[in-house]
Amino acid sequence: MAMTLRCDRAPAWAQLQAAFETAGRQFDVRHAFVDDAGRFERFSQEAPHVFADLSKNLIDARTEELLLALARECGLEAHRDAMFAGEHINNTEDRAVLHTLLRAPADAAVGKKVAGELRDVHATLDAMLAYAEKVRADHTITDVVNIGIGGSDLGPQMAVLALAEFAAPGKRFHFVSNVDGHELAGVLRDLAPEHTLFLIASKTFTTAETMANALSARRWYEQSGGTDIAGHFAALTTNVEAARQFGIDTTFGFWDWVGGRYSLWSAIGLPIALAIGAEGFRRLLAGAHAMDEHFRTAPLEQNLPVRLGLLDVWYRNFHKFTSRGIAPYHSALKRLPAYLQQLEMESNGKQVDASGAPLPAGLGTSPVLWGEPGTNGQHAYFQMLHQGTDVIPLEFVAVRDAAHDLDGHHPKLLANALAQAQALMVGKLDAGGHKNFPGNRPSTFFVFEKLTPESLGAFLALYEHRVFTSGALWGINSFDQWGVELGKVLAKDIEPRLASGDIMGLDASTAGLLKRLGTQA
Ligand SMILES: O=P(O)(O)OC[C@H]1O[C@](O)(CO)[C@@H](O)[C@@H]1O
Repeated sequence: MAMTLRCDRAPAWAQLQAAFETAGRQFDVRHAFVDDAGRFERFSQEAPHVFADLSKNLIDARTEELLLALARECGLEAHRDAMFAGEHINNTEDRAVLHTLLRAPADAAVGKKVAGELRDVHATLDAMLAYAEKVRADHTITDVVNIGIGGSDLGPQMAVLALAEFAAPGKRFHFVSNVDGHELAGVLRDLAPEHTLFLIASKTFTTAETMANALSARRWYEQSGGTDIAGHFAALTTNVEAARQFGIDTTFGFWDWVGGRYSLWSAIGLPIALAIGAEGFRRLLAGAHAMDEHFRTAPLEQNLPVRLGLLDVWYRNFHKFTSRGIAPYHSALKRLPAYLQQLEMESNGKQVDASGAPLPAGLGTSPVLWGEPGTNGQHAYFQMLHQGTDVIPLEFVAVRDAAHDLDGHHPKLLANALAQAQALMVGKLDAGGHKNFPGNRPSTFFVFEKLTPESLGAFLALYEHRVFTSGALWGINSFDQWGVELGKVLAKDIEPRLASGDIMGLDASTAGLLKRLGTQA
């Protein structure tokens, strides 16, 4: 199996370090634009359904050349090809990583090793989409409740909201993820069992939050007079047997080679298909597939996910930036930052390499990803982005054509996006003291012509491959998530103590808090 050479061991790493010391640290993007009339063209990139302007970033042609050399030395291309070929690059779980197969056309020329999987993908997709159309035509179902968490919630939730313009009227979508009963109770309050379809979405069908919510939903359904579990519950899972034991016969399966945070393209995407229909869902897949092909075949110099992933390495490991903001200038993309947060931070928030050896001090991995739609962020935290002491690269996502006809709004929105990126870069140094802006603050600007299933699909695949690229250079396994386990185990231990008051063996802080929160308090 092709694993990468950790990037700090590759020859180009030392050259990048030297380049950072001589030019990188002091780099001023304003001067770079003066020196290079072709900078915008050089640092912008057309990719399927997405245009990206990288020219306001703290990078020059020499640095990008070295980063590309680094990628080649580390074996990025072989690692990418190993993923597409179905090799077990998720080595700690001994699994292939084949979410790209979920969006490959039925007649795609995939390797022999995964041809059988591609047939299964399309058989399941066809069945799921047929079911989606049946439910869409059933006007007695007015409410769809997706019960799932993490990747079984964030993707469908984000995409249903993003593509609301493409949804047929007549159905409301609810997403319940938190074990906090306020969330489920708040949704159930307005529902009638005969008009509700529950989707229990869980790759493993063991996740504590989802199981607690699913049990409560079933109890509510029965107590409210519902008698047709088969007609009102469906499961989206790799664990069909557990769903059966729960009493659900309508199941749409997927496979262990689909990571939770990469699963919206699988049966987990059923809420999306219910909202935008079979054709809309296929358009989403087609957009992602177009980006997959770009990632798989474009030369690294013109490969947008690769260029972004390399910039991420440059920022994280040389500039030592610890965070990145994302500002979608489209309110339908409200949940995009939360979705990307799981994608990037669960994938690349690692401190050991793929062999389990600790990464050396200074080789930082995933930054903190966060964000809110513009223009709201401008009136909240942008102050810190413009004048704070830390430099935080920001990513703008703007859509040329609005999906509404309210006069004057869209130009105002786009003008704000452009102005903020401009202000971050150019700054203002002549006003004195509190009114000065240092400028030279980096940003990337993404443009879609329109927010469509294709452009959303392409953008999400772009991000997946960008995360793949930085993870591959760091030599980590981007496809496991052991870091979520310890808290789950400890919660199981603590739960009964809340009732019993038993603090034996607990640290003093946890014991003190348990006394306050427990029913014995
Ligand atoms: O779909 P499942 O198995 O319920 O898991 C939900 C989420 O929980 C995690 O395993 C983290 O605990 C995520 O990776 C996953 O998306």
